[in-house]
Amino acid sequence: MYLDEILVHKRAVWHNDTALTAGVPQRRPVPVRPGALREALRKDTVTVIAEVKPKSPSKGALWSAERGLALARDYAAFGAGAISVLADDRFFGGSPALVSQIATDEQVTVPVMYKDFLVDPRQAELAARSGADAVLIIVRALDDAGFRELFQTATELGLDVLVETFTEEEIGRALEVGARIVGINNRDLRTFQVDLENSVRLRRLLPEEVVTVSESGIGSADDVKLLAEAGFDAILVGETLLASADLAQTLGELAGVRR
Ligand SMILES: O=P(O)(O)OC[C@@H](O)[C@@H](O)c1c[nH]c2ccccc12
Repeated sequence: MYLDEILVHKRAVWHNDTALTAGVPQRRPVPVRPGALREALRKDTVTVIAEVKPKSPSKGALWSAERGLALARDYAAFGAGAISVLADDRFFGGSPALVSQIATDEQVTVPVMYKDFLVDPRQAELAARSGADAVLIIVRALDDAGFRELFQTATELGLDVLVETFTEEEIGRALEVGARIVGINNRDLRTFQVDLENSVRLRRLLPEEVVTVSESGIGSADDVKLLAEAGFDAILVGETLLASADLAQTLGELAGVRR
């Protein structure tokens, strides 16, 4: 139960006020851009949200955090429509400071998403201070009241919210709070099993006005074509890019698929 373990840790950190906030300015240094992520995902090709993920519980080390900014610059230069940066340090090797560094960089002009396991509204405030344009909220990590509160806080701060779901029931909860960007994860965060069919199957539960993102386990242009046919606006890709020997080529292939 990896997710449960992560959540126990997150709740303890925020309960004890020991969150890692070094390197994040007290005040947001760049203007908010509400709607920036949503807009970046509605194009005539499937938009790639490229992820800076220094490590993962399933794969171990993937990329050094010190070179995270250089990677983000390459992502932006090679056709990513947005960038997701891990703010979690313990399990994924990122940090709020890493998000801040990337979100405030002048060469990174695409929207940046603060990716963490949100269990406390102060995390949304930290995301806003970091300069990010958007945050991820994982439905499965929260009860209804907590989800609603976090979604509202983030929205009031001017952040776009990518609401991550995994099941039909979670899609219902996402629509109930008024999510306008919904992700469907192909990876079960409890077992780390990946199945793209999860996205294909659940996509039709989402109405046309919702922007849709298929997340995790996407490895080839054929995968992207399958997801384009299922109706996805965007994909969230980490490992395939992090392992690529030719990032320009790999990103070019994934980002060139018409919807
Ligand atoms: O590296 P992948 O398989 O391309 O997946 C990226 C992204 O979807 C995955 O890292 C992710 C999806 N939801 C998350 C929640 C927390 C941490 C990580 C994730």
